Amino acid sequence: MFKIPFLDLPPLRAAAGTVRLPGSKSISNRVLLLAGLSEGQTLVHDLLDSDDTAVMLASLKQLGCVLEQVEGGPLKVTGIGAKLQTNAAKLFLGNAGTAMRPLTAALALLAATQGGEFELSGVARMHERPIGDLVDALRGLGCEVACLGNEGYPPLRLSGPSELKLSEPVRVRGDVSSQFLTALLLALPLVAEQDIHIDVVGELISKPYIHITLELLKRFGIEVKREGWQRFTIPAGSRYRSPGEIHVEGDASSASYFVALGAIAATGQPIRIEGVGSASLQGDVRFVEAAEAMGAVVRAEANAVEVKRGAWPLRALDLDCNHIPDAAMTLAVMALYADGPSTLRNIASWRVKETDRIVAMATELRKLGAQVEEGPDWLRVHPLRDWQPAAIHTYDDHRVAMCFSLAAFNGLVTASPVPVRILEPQCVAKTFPDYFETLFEVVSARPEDIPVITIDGPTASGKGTLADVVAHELGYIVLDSGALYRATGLAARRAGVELDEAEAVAAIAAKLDLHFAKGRVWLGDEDITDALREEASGLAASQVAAHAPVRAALNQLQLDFRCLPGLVADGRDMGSMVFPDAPLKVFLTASAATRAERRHKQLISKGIPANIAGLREDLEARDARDKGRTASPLQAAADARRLDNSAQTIEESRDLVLSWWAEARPFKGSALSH
Ligand SMILES: O=C(O)C1=C[C@@H](OP(=O)(O)O)[C@@H](O)[C@H](O)C1
Ligand SMILES: C=C(OP(=O)(O)O)C(=O)O
Repeated sequence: MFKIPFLDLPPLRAAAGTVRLPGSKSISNRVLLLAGLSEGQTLVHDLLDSDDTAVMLASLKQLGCVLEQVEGGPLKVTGIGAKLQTNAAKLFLGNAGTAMRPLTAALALLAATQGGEFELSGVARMHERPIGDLVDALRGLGCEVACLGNEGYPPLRLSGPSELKLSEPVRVRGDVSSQFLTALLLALPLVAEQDIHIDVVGELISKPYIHITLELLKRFGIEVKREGWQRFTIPAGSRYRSPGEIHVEGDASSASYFVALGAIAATGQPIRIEGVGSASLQGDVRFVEAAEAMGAVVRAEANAVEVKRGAWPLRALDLDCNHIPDAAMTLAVMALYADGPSTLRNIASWRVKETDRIVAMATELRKLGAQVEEGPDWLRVHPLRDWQPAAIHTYDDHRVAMCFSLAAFNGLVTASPVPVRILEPQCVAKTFPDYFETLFEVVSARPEDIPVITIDGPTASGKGTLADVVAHELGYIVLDSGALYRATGLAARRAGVELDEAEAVAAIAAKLDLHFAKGRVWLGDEDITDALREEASGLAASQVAAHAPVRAALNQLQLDFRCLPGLVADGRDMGSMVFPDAPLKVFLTASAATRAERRHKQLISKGIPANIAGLREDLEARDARDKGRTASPLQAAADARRLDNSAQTIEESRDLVLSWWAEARPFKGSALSH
């Protein structure tokens, strides 16, 4: 996950490849609650691991469910068998509607019948999301529900015992959120001594989510009778019966970003999305129909879909989106690539989700330059040709972050492509923590559009540390080019090749089987990270780096590190030779005395004896050799910014480089400006 203040997406050009979706949020949280209320064990396969499921899991644990993660396998949930194990708990439910609403209903009924006091709260936004219709229904049933802040909103206190009135139908409004009806359907089997009727008041929205609820209840042994979308009956004697084992489908709402990606940018091979398909329980699979209407070519299998670009530009769309409220946000960004204005209708529920999504989408689309009109329950987006670089505020809404990543394909419709900045990208953790990593696996950009920051300088100037911290802040990849030379020296010595035999060493460099993973460096199967840090490796690197054929052999390897979302390359000639087009080049220096001191500290801390005067002599000799060599001598690129960090902390150097980077980017104003 990118836990950084902002993530810049360079202009993207194409998409192809396979995506394996994370588990469905809606199914995961329903299954967890049903398994938690059942007697005995349920093995849950492919559960979503995200913020929304984490709060459900933590709550179930507090309520006495036993949760055991089978290593690399399913989660084993031992339920409470509809019997309270504790009669008091304070549960924190973040911003998960699928946890807050169903747990409210379940605990209100359990408190009423078995006694207890439960407090349910969430993040600030959760306390602005309505729950009044569910509270009214529960109070109508005889439950004691107190709104601890504003009436009709969490936090809530549920207490009991109290007498339930189950002979009359339970009435619940369905026009603000379907989750209130879902909550009652999931919880009322707890008290179904007699048939319980639920009557929906007003037009029910988001109906496909009720289908998910009914299907999952069925798998837990409860057959609800449905008359249209108006009346639901839970038969007398209903009891939760664990199916023993259950598989969670991939998330169909999460699939929408990749379906869109296929429609926009898969011009060769399709995007293959695994985990949902035509056999899915989730209503959001019908997003593919909207994408097809816009021109996508879709091939659906039971549990996968493949999507390619068809019509281009996309065809404008006018659609009632009530059945796909979450995935419909994706259409709003696709509309930028259409041949006319697109209108999304019947989306009033957007106003009470993670943020007011109608306002959020309109505001952020306008930042890109788009013309947008909005009404109480609709949004119209016009196609965009004159794109502006924009920092997209994400309002702690995972879907805003995910759908705006699609704006990075603007280079397909304009000759002046712009990067897109996604502020606070970690908000995707609500349902898809690795969204951006997954995206980067299936999209590509032109190398020259992928930003590179080069940090060159003499030995022990702190290049590596500075490169690491700068890359960390930006979510970029690091190229430690020195490691390539060190590894070449090491590999040459192991192969018995003399380090002054330029051509023989170059042949080794060309075949170097080197890879970097999780901060370690591997040569073939061997972890050589520590060996590379030895003084001898540094000296060998300096020797082999003097050979022009070695440098040529390593050049392509270095260029290959220019990967999404960007690169920080440290070395001696990163700015001057390898990445001459880097938009920011830093030449880092420190006095010989400071560098000798740092190297001395480093060695001593590793328990390696060292002498400052000797180290300084070595350093100066190495500087002379690096500067004096004919192949890429150590020198600052003409357009490099010089940074002497002798008297600076690493944080000061990092902040200075980041401020230079901000100047080099097209996003004006502060990083967090909205
Ligand atoms: O029941 C569910 O799993 C959901 C129902 C929908 O909410 P509304 O019924 O409030 O539209 C949807 O937006 C939400 O992400 C998940
Ligand atoms: C509306 C959403 O979430 P919640 O389950 O919190 O309602 C969503 O995921 O888009």
